[in-house]
Formats: sequence, structure tokens, C-alpha cells
Amino acid sequence: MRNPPDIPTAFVQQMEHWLGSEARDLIAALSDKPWRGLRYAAVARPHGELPQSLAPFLGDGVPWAPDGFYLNPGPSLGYTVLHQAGSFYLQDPSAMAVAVALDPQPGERILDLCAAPGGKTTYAALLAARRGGAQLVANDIHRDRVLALAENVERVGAPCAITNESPDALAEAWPQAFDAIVVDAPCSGEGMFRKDPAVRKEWRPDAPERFQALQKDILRHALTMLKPGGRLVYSTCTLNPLENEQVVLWLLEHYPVELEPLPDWSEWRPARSDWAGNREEVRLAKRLWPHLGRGEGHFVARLRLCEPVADKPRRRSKTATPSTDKAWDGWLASLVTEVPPAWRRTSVRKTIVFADALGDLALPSLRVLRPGPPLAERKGQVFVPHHAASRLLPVGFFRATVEIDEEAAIRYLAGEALTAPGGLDLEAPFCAVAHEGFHLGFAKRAPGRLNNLYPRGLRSTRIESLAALAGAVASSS
Ligand SMILES: C[S@@+](CC[C@H](N)C(=O)[O-])C[C@H]1O[C@@H](n2cnc3c(N)ncnc32)[C@H](O)[C@@H]1O
Repeated sequence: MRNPPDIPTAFVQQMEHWLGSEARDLIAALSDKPWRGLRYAAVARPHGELPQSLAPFLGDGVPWAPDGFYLNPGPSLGYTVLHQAGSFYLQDPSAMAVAVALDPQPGERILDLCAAPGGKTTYAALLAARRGGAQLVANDIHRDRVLALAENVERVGAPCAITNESPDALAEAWPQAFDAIVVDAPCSGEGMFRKDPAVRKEWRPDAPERFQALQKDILRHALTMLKPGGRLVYSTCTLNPLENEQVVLWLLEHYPVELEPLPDWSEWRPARSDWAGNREEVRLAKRLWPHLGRGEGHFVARLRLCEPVADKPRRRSKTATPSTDKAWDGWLASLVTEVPPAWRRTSVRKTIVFADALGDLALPSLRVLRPGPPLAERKGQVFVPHHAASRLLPVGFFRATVEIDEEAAIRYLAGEALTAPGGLDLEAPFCAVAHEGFHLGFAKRAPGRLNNLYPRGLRSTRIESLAALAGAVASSS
């Protein structure tokens, strides 16, 4: 058999060991183009739909993710107004299954332990919002990756707290604290071979074994943070059974957990019990194989913890009390028509006012990047709205909003001032700026114009018009 260029020979041999002659089909499929996907993402409008202007880019719906679509071949949509506005998230179709497996329930306390750059967190936040909301904490151990996580979480308006900790530090702080935990584990990434040449290049024959040790270590800590009866969703984007079925087998053999059935997703296959000591229940976990389904390689298992693993539940720490700051309350009233209760329980760090999403999980020992979504910056006695706050509410909830067309939005995202339209509420010093019903950020009233408050660090002159990109799709098809 001829291997596709730069697929490691040792990987082919390992797959031949597990799959026998079927390995030929898998390796051949790795020469195909990867499947790209996109899903609806705006958490503030959880029942909304993708804007019509995206229609030329969308192929079939993703069978296992009600919000997902395959993308037609063509240019990336990452530098478009609607992407910057958080209306959609570019995500591999197979990866969408993880939040669907998590199935957030109303009012749950959920931890995404390996969350960066935020694909699963942001989808979990959307699904939770649809059910009336949950308390969501997203963590990643790596400082640079956690910043990307914060940017994505803010872009789509997911109201979660973000920590930057190791699993063992969190386990010590939060025993039996969560109703559900996602471990989308660091892995050898074999499912990403088709998509990312760097992953193929970095892969080593001992990678599955090394990652298995790390995955067990992360899971050990994750389980201590689950309440009895809580759910653990374990997922990887790799193919090797060492990191998938055999990790699940290890969990079943060492912890009071049981596997739960997942929805009946077409194109996904049962995990292989013959790779897990013939434990029949392992088949309840699922795999997407690149040669058998429309997506990149992925593995998902959902387990329930039957008895607690940690000795005792955590000690509760103090929660933020609702604001008694008259200046803050007055300012909020000038900004929004109806103040969300979460915006009155704040946590102030340096000059930034955050909605407190950590509640009694807050502990001084933890590295917290964001205790919740940033709402405003305090400058002396005045407040300036943080652009992330615009994403937390649907259009119509700020006292003043200007809806702009794509051309004006491209200029706004590049940092230009806007012309002030007539008819704005003159009492409101700040107004939200929206495009196609999705907030982009804020502007401040000035004589005859609106000064641009879109953060300098996010401004870009690379944003392209969807109409121009749709032309490229048409010519490539
Ligand atoms: C597969 S990625 C997560 C992708 C993410 N869930 C998403 O959907 O965008 C695995 C993550 O695990 C993190 N990680 C690596 N080593 C870790 C460790 N020892 N403990 C916790 N997380 C770790 C990495 O920084 C990486 O962001």
C-alpha cells in the first residue's frame, strides 16, 4: 500500500496492528480533504439562526449537531464581520459532538477542564443557554492558549469564568463541586492528520503511550471534582485505542463509574470492546473514523460517577453579594433597559468590573483569568462599557443601538468612527453597534459622530465582505 505523503510509517503500522486490512481504507482516506464545519454560536440569542448571508457557504447540516453545517470548499470565513460578531464558530464537525454528549441541564455547574481554544466550551454555553443557563467554568493549563480561549468566549458571549490552572490544583480546590465535567484531553492528534501537517510532523511512535499517561492523570483529578451522580465526558481527537477504549477501560476498572449511552449519531461507530478487555459496555462510547464518516477522527465517551471519589465536598467560599454601589447601578440603568441580575453581582479586578460567574468557587489560591464576563472599565468615577458586554445581550436590550451595514461594520472593526444617525436616545452616553442583529461592540456619543470603542487589540483591516467571498466559493465549485 502507498501511504499519503508524510503520514508516519510507524502510525500506519500501528493502525494495521489494530485494524488489519481495514487500515488500508483509513490511510487512503487520510489523503482526502478534511471536512470543515461551522455552527451557530451567539449565546445571547440561543434560539437564533445563522444569518441568510452565510447560505452560499453552507453545505449539509451536521447530522449529530443541530447547529452545525458542513462548509462548501472555498475561503475561510474567519475574517468576516459575522465571525467577529460571534454569530458563528468555525469548528470541525466531529468536535461538535462533545457538547451534544455533555447535554447541559438547567442550573448545572459545569467544568471544561482542557478548554482552549474554546470550541466545546462555547457550544456547551450555547446549549446551556437554550435550557435557561448553567454555571460554566472553562480552564486551560497553558497561559497562551487560555488567552485565545478568553477571546473566543467573549466573541460569542459565553458568560463563563476562566481559570488557568493545573488539574491537580483545581482538584484540591474543588472536590465534588461539579455536576458535569468535560475532559477533551491533550492527545496524539491522529484524527487531525488530514487537517494539520504540523500534527503529522510532531507525531512520534510512543505518542499514544505518553498521552495515555497524561490523560489518566487529568482524569484522576477530574473525577475528584465530580459530585456523586455527575457526568464525565471524555473525548480525544485521536485514533489509537491506547488513548480511547483503553483509557475508558482503565476508568471502569479503577473508579466507581459506568458508561452511559450517547445519542444515536449516524456515521459514528461504537467504540471497540475487543480493544478493551471485551467489556461489552465500552461499545457505548463512540468513534468517528475518517474513512467511515464525514468528519475528522474523534472519540467520545460519557460516564456517570456512582459514588464520590473525593473524601468530602469542598468548603464553600464567600460569594459576591449584589452590588450596593450606587454609581454602578446608575450607570447600568443608563446603558440597558433591563439590568440582568448577573450584572449586579460583580467582581472588580484592577479597573475592570466582571460579572461574577465563579460564585462560591472563588478561592484566592487559584489563577483566575476572568471571574466571569468583563462588563466595564472604571475610569475614576465613570464607567466605559467593555466590548464583551455587548455580546452578552441580544439586540434591543441596550438603550441605544445603531444597526450598520457590512461596509460600515468593516470600517468599525478597523477602528473608524461612525456617523451618528438621528433618533438615538439622547440620554444614553454609549450605544451598542450591531450588524444583522448581532452586536459588534460599543460607540460613544460625540458631536455629530460616534467614537469607536472596539478594542485596539481586536481591530483588523483584514475583514472581507461576504459577497466577495461568496464569489470565490462560486468560482471554486
Ligand atoms: C484537545 S485540546 C482542547 C481543545 C478544546 N477543548 C476545544 O474544543 O477547543 C487539549 C487541551 O489540553 C490542554 N492541556 C495540555 N496538557 C494539559 C494538562 N496536563 N492538564 C490540563 N490540560 C492540559 C492543552 O493546553 C489543550 O488546550
